[in-house]
Amino acid sequence: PPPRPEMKEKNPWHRPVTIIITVIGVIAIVTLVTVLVIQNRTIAQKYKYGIVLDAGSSHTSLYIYQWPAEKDNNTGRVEQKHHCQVAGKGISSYTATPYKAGESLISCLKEAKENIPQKMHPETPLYLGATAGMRLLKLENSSASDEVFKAVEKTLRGFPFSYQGARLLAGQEEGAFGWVTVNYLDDRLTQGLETTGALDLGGASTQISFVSDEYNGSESPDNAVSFRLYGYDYTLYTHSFLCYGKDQALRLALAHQTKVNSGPTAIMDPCFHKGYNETKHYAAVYDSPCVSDQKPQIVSETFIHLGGGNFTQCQEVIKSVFNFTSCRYSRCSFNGIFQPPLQGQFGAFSAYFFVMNFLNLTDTSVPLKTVMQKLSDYCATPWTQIKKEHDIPLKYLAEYCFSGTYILTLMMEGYNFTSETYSSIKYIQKIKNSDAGWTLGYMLNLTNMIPAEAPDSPPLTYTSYVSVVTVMAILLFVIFILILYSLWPKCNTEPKII
Ligand SMILES: Nc1ccn([C@@H]2O[C@H](COP(=O)(O)OP(=O)(O)OP(=O)(O)O)[C@@H](O)[C@H]2O)c(=O)n1
Repeated sequence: PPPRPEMKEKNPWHRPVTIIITVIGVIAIVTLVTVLVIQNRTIAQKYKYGIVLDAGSSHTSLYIYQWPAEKDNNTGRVEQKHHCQVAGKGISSYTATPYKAGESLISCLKEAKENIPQKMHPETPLYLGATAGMRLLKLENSSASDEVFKAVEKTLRGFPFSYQGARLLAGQEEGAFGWVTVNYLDDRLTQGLETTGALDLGGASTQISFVSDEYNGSESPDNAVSFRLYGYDYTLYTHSFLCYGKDQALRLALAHQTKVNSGPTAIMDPCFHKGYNETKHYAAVYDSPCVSDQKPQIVSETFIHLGGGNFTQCQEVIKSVFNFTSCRYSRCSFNGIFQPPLQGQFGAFSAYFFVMNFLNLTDTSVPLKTVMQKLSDYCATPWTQIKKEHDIPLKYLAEYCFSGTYILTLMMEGYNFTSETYSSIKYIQKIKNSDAGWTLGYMLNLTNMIPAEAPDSPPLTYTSYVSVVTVMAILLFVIFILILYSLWPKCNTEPKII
């Protein structure tokens, strides 16, 4: 039989025009999505930087923060990029040679230069904030404190950053900015969530800051700091106790034990381990405005500091450095300072963390009674055994029994935490890789990076935005092809046998 003609009409999808349209469509979608992704990525990768130096009583730390360039003055997360610990003591210890206070900062500032792209140096703000060590120095010798500030200023101005000043922070600022840092890093401020209180223990001062429904600032207004952040109003209670950082508190405790009997030649200190035996100078203990007025008529120049290793007696010594009797407000913490009822969760950082972490006591879900028992056992451990078990400088090692006992006494007797509310405290060092402390809150405030009102944010996240545009582009393309198919003259006719 003669060869049969073709049975079917050629598949319309194989027509060159359809193929070209499909290819163009696919290219268009791929181009659209690529442009969307690349356009946004390149911008997001640029960062801005800020540097804050925390000139504390015991040491100075330099922090570099970074944030996406497009998102400052917005909710963009500022994070810690680098931390440098300045070698040596705090700047307040350089009174005899103030220029050395400036020189001590050089190596960390050089590190900062290496960690921030060179072209960003001139627009990187540089701040230095000094805390309780310099507060004490100012009280003791105001011109010496001016000299130290001049010296550090000279060094800071010698670097290519945008120097914004070196100043003494007030205790309220230190407390309030620590609270801002913790709540900013925990993302509580943008959403107006219940905030976390901040407990900061330094070497020379200690801060407590929290929001209480029962505090509006009318009673003891000096303790109130008001903020409007991301559209939410806060009245924060904050107080900084000068001389109640752990190093000055140790002086208070030693003064309490040595001020009697015109300066004894030896004291048995229950806050140090049995077998501890060090000769110390009276001058070194009383060389601080926190205790100088208690100085006894000293007969001997030195005294022998012996350890008794008794937690309960140590608690008694520490309690004696607080004044619980006078209070002219409705309620007080100690030393006649007003404190509203404690409320919510608390983050305890700086020395709270260092000490409790060393003692393996950071877990606050453990009952307080157990924590105290463990600390009591630690204090009762002989000094020879403690020295064998730990490889850290003896000066620091000797003080952990005192410091742990001080922390628990300050919290329970001073701030009125109870065995029930103890578990609302979390010992923290970092939140999402940034150290807890006042520095981040200070920079956020000075760079106006926390807006008073909630910023207008795009309704979709970046990922949802790319996904929606991609899906829509594909959908439109399919609809277009379907319309094309239905309009094509022969496409919608059944293939016929010719
Ligand atoms: N790894 C560390 C670091 C510090 N410390 C001690 O913790 C205390 C406080 O440290 P910090 O928070 O850095 O306080 P400063 O900023 O120095 O003091 P202040 O804020 O009171 O000026 C000091 O006694 C310090 O010796 C510690 O025990 N272990």
